[in-house]
Amino acid sequence: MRRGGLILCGGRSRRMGQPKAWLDFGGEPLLVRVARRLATALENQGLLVVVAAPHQNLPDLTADHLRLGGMEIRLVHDDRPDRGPLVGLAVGLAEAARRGIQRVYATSVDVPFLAADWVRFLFDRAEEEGGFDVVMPEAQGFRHPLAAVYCAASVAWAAERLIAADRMRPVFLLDQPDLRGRTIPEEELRRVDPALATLRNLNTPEDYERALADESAAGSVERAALADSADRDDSASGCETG
Ligand SMILES: Nc1nc2c(ncn2[C@@H]2O[C@H](COP(=O)(O)OP(=O)(O)OP(=O)(O)O)[C@@H](O)[C@H]2O)c(=O)[nH]1
Repeated sequence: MRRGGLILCGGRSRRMGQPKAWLDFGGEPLLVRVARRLATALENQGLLVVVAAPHQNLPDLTADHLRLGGMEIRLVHDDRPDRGPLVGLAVGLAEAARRGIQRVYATSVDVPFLAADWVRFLFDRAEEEGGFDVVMPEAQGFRHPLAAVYCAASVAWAAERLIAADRMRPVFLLDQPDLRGRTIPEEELRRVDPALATLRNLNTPEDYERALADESAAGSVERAALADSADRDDSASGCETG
């Protein structure tokens, strides 16, 4: 089965006050970080579709530049601007289906802690029991359509139908009679992503600052652990030679 990834990065970033795709995170734009993490979950194979607003200026996303191995990256644009993420999903899923991708993990661009295990877990759940069209996490009292796995062809159609009916909430995809949908409960999600870090999205400058601080604290802990284990290695070799 061919798997793909879909990153939505249109939208207005009104609360953030600057385009989220370009936010610097660990020395690279947030879109690049999220693309890299999603590509890791897909083992750098298949297709990554980025759906932008018309004329949106984005960081360089060529696969060579990102060193994403055999992964293909396609940039497409909303054909109905400013109508929200359901349009981005419809356009991106249709593109994936045209390119022979069966299922897609769809994410927003503002999730710096997206976990590869979460993505793989949802694909696995989608492939159970004859296959599901929609696999959507349900956690912290909400359903999360922008952290979910979709069957590209069937859900692209259903999204168009919802748009035509002016039912613009992606969560409605779960209730379509011709789609096989399932939600994944929080306790199962926490087994692969204990803090639900994948769901941590950045909407405001405060969210961004807190995320940067947490990333930097996590980096310090990691560096301290590495230094500690290097010290222990030194002392161990000291014993051996003594
Ligand atoms: N392609 C596309 N993506 C969208 C659209 N609207 C929102 N998104 C993306 O969907 C995700 C969630 O968007 P929101 O945080 O709800 O909206 P936003 O426009 O980013 O921010 P606000 O203006 O503050 O609401 C983000 O990754 C957005 O980039 C859209 O019309 N088209």
